[in-house]
Amino acid sequence: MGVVEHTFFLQWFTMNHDVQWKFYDVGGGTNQRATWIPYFEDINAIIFIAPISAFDQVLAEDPRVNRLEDSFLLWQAVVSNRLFARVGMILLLNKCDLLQAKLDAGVRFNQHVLSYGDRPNDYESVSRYLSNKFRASVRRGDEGRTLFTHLVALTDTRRKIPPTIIENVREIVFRSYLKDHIVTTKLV
Ligand SMILES: Nc1nc2c(ncn2[C@@H]2O[C@H](COP(=O)(O)OP(=O)(O)OP(=O)(O)O)[C@@H](O)[C@H]2O)c(=O)[nH]1
Repeated sequence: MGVVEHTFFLQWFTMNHDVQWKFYDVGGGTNQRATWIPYFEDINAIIFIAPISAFDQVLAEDPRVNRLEDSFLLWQAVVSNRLFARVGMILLLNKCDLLQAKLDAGVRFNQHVLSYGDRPNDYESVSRYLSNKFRASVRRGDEGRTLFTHLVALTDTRRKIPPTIIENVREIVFRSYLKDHIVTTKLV
């Protein structure tokens, strides 16, 4: 609920001093989304967290809407928004532990996601399918954009949260810095 701001001081590549990083954690609920706009100005990266175990659940605020479908449509809206044309994306496909548990317990993914068809109902196949589906939205819109994707279980302390997420943000900021500051000289 609401927006929470986090400030960190992290090293910037080989510099000897730390730089300030600001993260804004915006609430994902449908009634929260209108509050995001002021936080979208001048951002470098978006970390988008999609709960992929929610394929058989509906939104608390609207029981007619499937939760995974809602996340997917929101992701499509974010990646196709021209405001974010130069913003790097880190996509965290979260709650993999719960996805695996549901599939292992025999919940059929294709009964909720019809486009999945006759593919196997196991974690590897379902997570690969979802990863490709989410990534394909970006490819159609903007081939030059930086996109990192991770399958994660953010609250499961037995699984490691990829330390690469911070590295991904650093790389996105660095690439956008290079784009802004490198002048290409054309020889005539
Ligand atoms: N098992 C499991 N539970 C998770 C995972 N990630 C989040 N949760 C749980 O899911 C619930 C919702 O987590 P939040 O972090 O509040 O979700 P949120 O996306 O920030 O919620 P909004 O701010 O409303 O979008 C909490 O009970 C978390 O502990 C995960 O990877 N695995």
